[in-house]
Amino acid sequence: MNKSMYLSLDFPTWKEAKAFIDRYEFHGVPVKVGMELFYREGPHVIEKLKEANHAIFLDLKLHDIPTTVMKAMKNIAQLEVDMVNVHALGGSEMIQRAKDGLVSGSTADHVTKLIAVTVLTSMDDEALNSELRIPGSLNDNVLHLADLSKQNGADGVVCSVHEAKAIKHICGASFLTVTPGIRLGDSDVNDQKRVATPKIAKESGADILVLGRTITKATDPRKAYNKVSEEWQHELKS
Ligand SMILES: O=C(O)c1cc(=O)[nH]c(=O)n1[C@@H]1O[C@H](COP(=O)(O)O)[C@@H](O)[C@H]1O
Repeated sequence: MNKSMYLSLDFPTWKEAKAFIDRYEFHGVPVKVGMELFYREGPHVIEKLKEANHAIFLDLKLHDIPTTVMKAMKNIAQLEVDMVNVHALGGSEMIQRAKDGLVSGSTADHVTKLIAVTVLTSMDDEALNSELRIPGSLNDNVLHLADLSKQNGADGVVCSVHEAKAIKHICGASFLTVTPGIRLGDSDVNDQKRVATPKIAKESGADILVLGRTITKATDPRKAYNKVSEEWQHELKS
């Protein structure tokens, strides 16, 4: 999978997501569909996006007992999206079973990639240690969860840009690093803690940028998207 940018369609309805795509000419760009849109529209939204030739990352962050996740993934496989995610904190057996579900529910020519969320980019060391009482540095926890995910069949992880290089070092170049929390220098951090610019993302070796409010809440979303793309492409050439 090449380096790419997924536009996060964090909208309450398909009507609003479609209006945004049309208005700012995001036809055919890779998109992420998360809980907000999927829980409202269901698989129908995936069909619509596929008809319009969008590559799709289905961000449902499954986290349940292994059998439940396996059965859910078997159904999700039939949507034939590019990537779907689970929380790595569900553990080794859950990750393995998620992969089993995707493989067994797939057709011969399309297997959806399994991505595991390490530690949410909205969390920092303080939240991990003091609030959740998970010991160790956030960085070590992310690296451990990436390794665990790799060992149990995941194709990549969601992490922040700041952990991407070390993950590649431990898990190998082909193990995907999917990085949300992307911000242009002047954009609002919102509820994110571990953010970075597209330029730093590229330098870190991250494979996939997830672009949310930096684009959707920009005064001119198309201009913001082009700016991210330029920084990302520019760095790609170097
Ligand atoms: O799995 C994700 O996509 C995800 C994981 C994570 O750790 N942090 C994170 O922000 N995300 C998603 O990435 C998007 C980030 O959006 P912005 O903060 O608006 O750029 C949201 O749709 C989040 O649900």
